[in-house]
Amino acid sequence: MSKNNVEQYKVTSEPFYKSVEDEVELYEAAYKARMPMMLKGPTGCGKSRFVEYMAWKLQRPLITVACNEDMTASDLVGRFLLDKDGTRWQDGPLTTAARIGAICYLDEIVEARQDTTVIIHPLTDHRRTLPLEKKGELIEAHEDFQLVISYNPGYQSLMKDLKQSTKQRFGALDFDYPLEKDETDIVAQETGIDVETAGKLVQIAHRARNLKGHGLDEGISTRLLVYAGQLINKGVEPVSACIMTLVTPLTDDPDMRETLEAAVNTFFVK
Ligand SMILES: Nc1ncnc2c1ncn2[C@@H]1O[C@H](COP(=O)(O)OP(=O)(O)OP(=O)(O)O)[C@@H](O)[C@H]1O
Repeated sequence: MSKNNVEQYKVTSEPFYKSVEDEVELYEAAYKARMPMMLKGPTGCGKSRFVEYMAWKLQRPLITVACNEDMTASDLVGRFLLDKDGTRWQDGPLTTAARIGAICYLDEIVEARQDTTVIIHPLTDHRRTLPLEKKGELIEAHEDFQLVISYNPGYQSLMKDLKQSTKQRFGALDFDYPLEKDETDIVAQETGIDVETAGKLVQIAHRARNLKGHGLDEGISTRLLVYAGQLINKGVEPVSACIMTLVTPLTDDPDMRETLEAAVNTFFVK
């Protein structure tokens, strides 16, 4: 594997990550044991940013795969391609990660079909191997390889959940939206708006998060607060910025929109 191939997956500059508890130390210990990790928490609460930060801190390349229901095992492992010289094998992202000793982050693994999910099993126990069945090759994972998956417990139904035999191959860390002060600092830092305005955005999010399960499937994520802050920083009038990022993406229900708009109007006036 060429050096360049490894270099292209390195996180070159320190990502901004504000730790909320002792997750950095716990993850470091898990990495030392090469323990597969599951990050649980709602969308947009900082899981991907955390993995990027840890990859940077541990100086490991990072390969991220956004999983979806159409994804097949070949999308992860690799496939034969046809070109003018005949057939040629191309490694998938999981295979590349296992070969080069990267951290492989499978985002929203639960979206993938179960026949796709099971291919990670031999990589996540003492075997640390990956069979490339179509190619007839068995890869032994590089000693620095680690598998990380994310999982949003809110979305799961009986039809879509990880099997216990998959879940019980991972250590897990719970993530949630950061505490008010931390989230305010994150929004201010990420967007360049002042702390007072960032604080108002966070207050709006708190009101919306109370509506989860009472008409809203998910609360307003930290990611959406960052979007709102970015627009405000670009000079967009705050009420319009909030409607565009904190209300419209979340729901189509007119009553719920009105409730959210009322929350926005409590903190910002047009
Ligand atoms: N602790 C944190 N430190 C710094 N930034 C954060 C933190 N938590 C959230 N953010 C901000 O929130 C944004 C969304 O976080 P991220 O992309 O990590 O979400 P996620 O939990 O991985 O979501 P998904 O499950 O949808 O992929 C980040 O781009 C970053 O701006």
